[in-house]
Parts: sequence; C-alpha cells; structure tokens
Amino acid sequence: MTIRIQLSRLPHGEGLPLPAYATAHAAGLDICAAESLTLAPGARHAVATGFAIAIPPGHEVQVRPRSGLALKHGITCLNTPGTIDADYRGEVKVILANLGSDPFEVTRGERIAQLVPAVVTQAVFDEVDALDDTDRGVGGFGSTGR
Ligand SMILES: O=c1ccn([C@H]2C[C@H](O)[C@@H](COP(=O)(O)OP(=O)(O)OP(=O)(O)O)O2)c(=O)[nH]1
Ligand SMILES: [Mg+2]
Repeated sequence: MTIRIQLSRLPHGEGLPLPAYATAHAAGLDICAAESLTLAPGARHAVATGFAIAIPPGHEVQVRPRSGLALKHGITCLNTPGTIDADYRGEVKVILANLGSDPFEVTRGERIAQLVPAVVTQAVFDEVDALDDTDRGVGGFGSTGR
C-alpha cells in the first residue's frame, strides 16, 4: 500500500535528501539530520530534519530508530515510536538520545532515523458500569508465567 505525503522543505533543509527507502521493500524511509551536533552520553536533543509534512487524515507517521546506530553507538529515539499527527505542520524532529558510553557526533546529512507511515484507528470511549468477564480477568504483567 502506498500513500502520498506532501513535504515542505524548510530553509535549513536546503540540499538535503528527501526521506527515502534504502531498498525496494524497506518499511521505513530514512531521514537525515539538518544540523550537526555532539550528543554526550546520556544526552538527548530534538534533531532538526529541515522539513514539514502533511499526512493524509486517517494516517500517522512513526519515527523509529535505526538499528545500526542503536547497536553500534547506543543511539535511539527516546520516544520511540515517535508519533507525527496528521494535523501537525511543524518541522519533523527526531528526539535522539545517546544511551552509549561515548559522545556521538551527528553530522548534517547523516541518516538518523526512519519514518514509517501507518493507518490510524481512532476510538471513542463509552463509559460503562462493569466490563464483561474473561479468562484473563485482571491478570497481567507476567501473570501467565515467565
Ligand atoms: O518524534 C517526534 C514526535 C512528535 N513530533 C511532533 C509531531 C507531533 O504531531 C507533535 C506532537 O507529538 P506528541 O503528541 O507525541 O507530543 P506531545 O508531548 O503530546 O505534544 P502535543 O501536546 O503537541 O501533542 O510533535 C515530532 O516531530 N517528532
Ligand atoms: Mg500529543
């Protein structure tokens, strides 16, 4: 399934690659940093991407980490999966966090995360006096064993 998403480049995004799939059937479009910075161990930063998007209603875009950065450097998206709402028109930012033990250099133009578009189901909550019974009941958080 393919959807079309309008993208508006911001002045500081000039010259950067657009979000792009690295391979034919990739799930995520890689996105690049629009700024350079050093992330100290334990630090976080909302990294600019240099673009804003208009997602079709009924969809969202998830911002996910890249596994290579996570495995090799301890770099992740702190709020993963980040949520870009369909009605958001601000700059897409990537909240990178350095969970590694060394400072990490983010270089403008480097691929720092990936965007995964998804269909959204909205819900309306109906308050009731009691919920129906199930085998699980209130058990959770490991109640079925390890
Ligand atoms: O990784 C992210 C997560 C969010 N956003 C932008 C788009 C999203 O639509 C908006 C709000 O995100 P979210 O709902 O996760 O944050 P919030 O703390 O609830 O802020 P708000 O009160 O603005 O909804 O921030 C990003 O650019 N990158
Ligand atoms: Mg919100």
